[in-house]
Amino acid sequence: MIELKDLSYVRFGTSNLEDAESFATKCLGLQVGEQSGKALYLRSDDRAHTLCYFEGDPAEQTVGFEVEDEGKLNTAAATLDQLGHPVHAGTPSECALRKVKAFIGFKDPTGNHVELVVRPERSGRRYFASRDAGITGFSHVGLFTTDPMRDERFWTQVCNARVSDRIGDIALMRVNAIHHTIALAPGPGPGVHHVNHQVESNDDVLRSYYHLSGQRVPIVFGPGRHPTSGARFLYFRGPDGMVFEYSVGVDEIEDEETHRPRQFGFEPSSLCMWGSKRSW
Ligand SMILES: O=C/C=C/C(C(=O)O)=C(/O)C(=O)O
Ligand SMILES: [Fe+2]
Repeated sequence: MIELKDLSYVRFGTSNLEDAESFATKCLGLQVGEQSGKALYLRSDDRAHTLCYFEGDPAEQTVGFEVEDEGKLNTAAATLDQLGHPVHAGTPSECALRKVKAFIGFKDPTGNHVELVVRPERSGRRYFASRDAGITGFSHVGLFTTDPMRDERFWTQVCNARVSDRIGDIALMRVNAIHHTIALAPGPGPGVHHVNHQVESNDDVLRSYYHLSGQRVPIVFGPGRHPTSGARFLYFRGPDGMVFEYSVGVDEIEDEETHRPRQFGFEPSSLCMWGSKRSW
């Protein structure tokens, strides 16, 4: 079984790095860790980066997960290979671009580009952004799925994800105590559905609602509250149409042994308990 420890990063191609930087710093509230020619490394916590924009096709979207060590990485490569997922071992220059010791790349059954990484670089400096959005960390990603049940099996049987809750057949899955690190979302093909950062308080969610509205950032869902994780949320659109989410108060699963996923109906009240309607 492939043991995912944590979410490490997302990497997005973009045709306009300047716009991406402006959004990431002035709207989203990330800190530029490094800008090196064709790539922009953005920080949201103690790590050297958790989001990288690079000059390229916006359809190039990758999610990186941390695994324990190189031994586990090699075992994961063998498992994936055996199951028929072609595996690419990161070259030294590709590792340098990702600020990791080693990584492998592969596609999940929908075709989402996933990387497993070892020893992602931390920064000696604390995260300090010029816009105070109240971000406390990079928390989860939504991944498109063309077959929710097949992909749930991949993430929970080949990898160590556990289902915390389901909305219809859509699984919210955890890899540690946090309610979910991976959310599957039905779609016509692969891609990142949304990127979540946690913020400190309800005030931060509402402050951002007004701030982003003032910056003419399209708000696509919220402010609202998810009945699943209990989190208060706001979703908005960034560069190349990518959706970002702030949320606060996401549940932790207290008892791994006894937790049973709850089943919610596939209907609006399962997405927001306050009545906010999703417009994407
Ligand atoms: O639409 C359902 C979303 C659920 C949650 C949650 O329970 O927190 C998410 O964050 C999400 O998948 O975006
Ligand atoms: Fe989310």
